[in-house]
Amino acid sequence: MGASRGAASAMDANFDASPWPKVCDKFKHEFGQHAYTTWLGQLGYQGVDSGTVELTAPTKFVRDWITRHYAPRLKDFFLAEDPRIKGLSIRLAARQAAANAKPVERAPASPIEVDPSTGADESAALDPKYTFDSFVVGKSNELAYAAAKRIAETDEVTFNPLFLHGGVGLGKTHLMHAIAWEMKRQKPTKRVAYISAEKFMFEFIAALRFKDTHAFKQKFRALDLLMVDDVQFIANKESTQEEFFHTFNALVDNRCQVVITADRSPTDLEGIQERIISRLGWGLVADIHPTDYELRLGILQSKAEQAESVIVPAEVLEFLARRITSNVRELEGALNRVMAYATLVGRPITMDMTRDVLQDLIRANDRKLTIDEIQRAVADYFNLRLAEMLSERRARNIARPRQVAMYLSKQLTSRSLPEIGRRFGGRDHTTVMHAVRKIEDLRRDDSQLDDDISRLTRLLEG
Ligand SMILES: Nc1ncnc2c1ncn2[C@@H]1O[C@H](COP(=O)(O)OP(=O)(O)OP(=O)(O)O)[C@@H](O)[C@H]1O
Repeated sequence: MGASRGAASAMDANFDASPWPKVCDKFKHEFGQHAYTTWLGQLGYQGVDSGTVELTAPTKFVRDWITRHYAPRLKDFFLAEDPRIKGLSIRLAARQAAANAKPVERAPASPIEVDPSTGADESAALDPKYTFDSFVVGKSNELAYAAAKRIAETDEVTFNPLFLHGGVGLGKTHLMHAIAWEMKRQKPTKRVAYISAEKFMFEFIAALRFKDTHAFKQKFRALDLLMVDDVQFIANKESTQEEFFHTFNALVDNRCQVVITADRSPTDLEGIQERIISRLGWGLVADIHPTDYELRLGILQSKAEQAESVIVPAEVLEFLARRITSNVRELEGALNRVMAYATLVGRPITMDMTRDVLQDLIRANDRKLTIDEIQRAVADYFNLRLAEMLSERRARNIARPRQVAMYLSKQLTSRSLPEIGRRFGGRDHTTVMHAVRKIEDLRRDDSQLDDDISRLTRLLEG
């Protein structure tokens, strides 16, 4: 067999009639066109040297995947073409090997390429309000926050990708923008891109239409940090997923950081190819949990402090933190609505005004709490049996908790007075009204009772 390594032309003459097209056909036949395009189609056939088939892969990931999943079958296919084949060698294509050898030297980038698709003034895509400073940290988001900060502050790639997931409006986009702002401040030469998965798809479709996929690929693959928001959007979008996958691999192989967000964990993503899901879970997966009362209050306090023109009383902030539990976006929206209203009518913010302005929101957030839950919580709190509390007995130690439970049912649910009366052993609505007024009055003078009610409210609303 031919001796010298190196150029394909110097390789074994017996292999001049390349087995490659036939091997590719066999691969397609056995694994399908899709697997071919994703994997084998990425390889370059260089020839055969001393019985070893020489192939090149565009990225380390493609190389490792093929080695792990397809190498034995590939060897069989080659052997069927020529029994003298001894083995396969897949190395990185020259450009990629050089990239892996040392960090890529790039011309200093414009400060930030926040959204590669917008071209010019990309900073416009970033919300200046979304910084690390304005992000309030609590138990539910501390891991996500710490991971995001680390990416912005260090040059090492310790986990790749960072996958942030959590329900709507819990701060995923905020953290991504914060990373971008911090990078812009600390490392202005880095190329950073933030893009929604939706925009990634539209860009890709446009590139296909205008036959400009090369430029598209270049744009995304020359980055130091790529952040893709709401990746669940590309579910069932096969060719976008294909392109996303290759972009992702090229960046990770180049030791460039990737940050992804989604509304659920990688394993819960539906309509996303298995190989992408598996890849997304390789780095750090950080879950942003729903907020608790303290975090909600902290966020409201911080937002209220930023508002210069209006003063928001502490009791209003506490009320909102207790009552608007769905997500931070809604919480912020509620505060903004009250502040805007107060500014418009030129009156200071009060509890009554807040309740009035936010009626619909409060009702929507109320849905979860039932009168039954309130009754049980109150009975427990005052060490009573539920049956006792709902009974006809008028002893103070029973009647007062009953009134408290009625009061809380009125405050924390959207049930009407007659409805509440019915649920309290068929009492009349005037009894409920009396209870509500009584407790309102007592709260003003009896600090112990006021405390009990605050504690109960927090218990009930989490
Ligand atoms: N911990 C926090 N501190 C301060 N503001 C927060 C926090 N969490 C969320 N917010 C605010 O809540 C709003 C919604 O957050 P964001 O848009 O980042 O949510 P998201 O998780 O990306 O939601 P979606 O899944 O809908 O895109 C933003 O205005 C953001 O500033």
